[in-house]
Amino acid sequence: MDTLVSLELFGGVVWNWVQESRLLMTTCSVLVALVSSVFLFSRFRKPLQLPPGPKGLPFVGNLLQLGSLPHKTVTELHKKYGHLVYLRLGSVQTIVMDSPELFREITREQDNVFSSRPHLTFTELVAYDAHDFAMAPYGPHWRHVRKICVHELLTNKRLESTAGERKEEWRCMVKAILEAANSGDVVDMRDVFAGVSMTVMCRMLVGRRDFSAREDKPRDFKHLIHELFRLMGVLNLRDFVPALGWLDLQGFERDMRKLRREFDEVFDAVIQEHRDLASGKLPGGKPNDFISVLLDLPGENGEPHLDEKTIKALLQDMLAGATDTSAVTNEWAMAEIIRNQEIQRKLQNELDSVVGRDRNVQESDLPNMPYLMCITKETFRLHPAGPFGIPRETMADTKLNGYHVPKGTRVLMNFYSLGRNPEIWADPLEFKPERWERENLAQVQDPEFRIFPFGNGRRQCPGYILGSSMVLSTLATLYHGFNWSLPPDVARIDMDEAFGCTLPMRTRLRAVATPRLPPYLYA
Ligand code: HEM
Repeated sequence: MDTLVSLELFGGVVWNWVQESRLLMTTCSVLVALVSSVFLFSRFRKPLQLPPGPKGLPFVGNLLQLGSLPHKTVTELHKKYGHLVYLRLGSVQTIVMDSPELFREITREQDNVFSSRPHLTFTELVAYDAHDFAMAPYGPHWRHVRKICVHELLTNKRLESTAGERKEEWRCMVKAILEAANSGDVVDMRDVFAGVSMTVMCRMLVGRRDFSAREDKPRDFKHLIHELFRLMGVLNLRDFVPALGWLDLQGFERDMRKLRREFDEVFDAVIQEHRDLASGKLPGGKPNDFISVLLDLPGENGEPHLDEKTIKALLQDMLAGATDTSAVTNEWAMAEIIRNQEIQRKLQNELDSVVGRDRNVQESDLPNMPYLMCITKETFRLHPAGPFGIPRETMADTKLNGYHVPKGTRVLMNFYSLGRNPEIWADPLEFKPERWERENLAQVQDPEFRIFPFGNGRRQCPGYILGSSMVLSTLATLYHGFNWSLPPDVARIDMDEAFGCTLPMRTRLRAVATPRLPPYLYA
């Protein structure tokens, strides 16, 4: 009996084992079949095709091929690979484009995919860790603070109410130039343009001409802005080869930290001062400027609406957005006009017929000056303020021109190459304001996307009305008030660019001014 039971038990065990083995075998076979089909599928499936571009080196990709003037290198690449070029910059997949159709596609049809910004070391260390909105990724924070700036600083109503302040600044500029002219001095135009754009913005933001006027040691704020643009435009190794980032071989991170400390000192002082003015601790009453508006926004449960980091980040955005961009544009415009005295003559004829010679230029004259608008559009075409704008990043996988563009791809719009594209422009390298004469001159933006000075779509420049007015008014004031020529020691203007986030002239423009209005208009 015992033997029978044992045999039965043994038989059961063997049976179970056979059953389990079968299950195991079946599972194994299914797994093997699955793995091999995935393998075969990936082996023979057509890979998703990325846009064309040059082959890169291991590890660094195409980074070293960009050279010291990347806008020129990439413009050459467009000639070889077409309007959409793929680059691998270290570990960063990047696409660059230079055609109106592609600009339209990414800022109109696919704006929802192409509207974020990459996270750069600059964003973290200088731009207050994306508490601003120019460098912030697409999302609720960006939407919220952009709305505040547009509604509180950049509305038509606010711009109209501050027109008088801007007019005063243009008068100050004219006075300083007249002094130089009277003493036979050559005028450094870069200083003039940087100075006037800075004082105009300071008055709108902090209610006076200089950020640090009340500090014991007033600092050179123009230098901070200049440094900001330099560091925004550098190719920082950590952004492309993160494994080497900690070494800070180029010293950029050290400079970024220093710059942030300097901005902090200035901004902290000016915010504290505004608090003291509002509370009566300092005499003078509460100013009616952008900082006061930001400090006054009502928050919840007695908390401030915006924290200090965000307020500082927004001040930095507004300053950076407005100053270098308009100053660089004005310097190029003037260089082109000085090279061609016929353009100067036509512009001054227009000024004389619209403004006359018995009063000064006003912002309200600008819509009546089509030739001035032609000059400005032509400057944006040939000398865009920034060669690649502000980089964008894709928020999802997508297709462009039939090519695969993965999520997280860096997107550069090559404004420089767009403006020199011979498929669009006759004599692309010649500065000819007349080419715009038959176009719609009501605004600087081009509805056909052939120039793209302020971007487009959700991330379009929010300061384009103010920015256009700063460029047009400065040029109108300078050419209404003076004739301009080259200094005797300058035979020709160096028209080469220095690469950066903006694209300034490599050599500062210097010029000689000769007054052309009755003396009382310079008072
Ligand atoms: C001639 C003057 C100016 C030029 C050429 C210019 C150009 C640009 C360009 C090309 C962009 C990138 C747009 C894009 O990604 O599609 C931009 C963005 C921006 N600009 Fe301007 N700009 C000028 C004046 C101003 C002014 C006056 C302000 C503010 C007072 C300003 C503030 C900004 C800000 C905050 C952004 C980032 C917008 C965002 O990411 O949502 N800009 N600008």
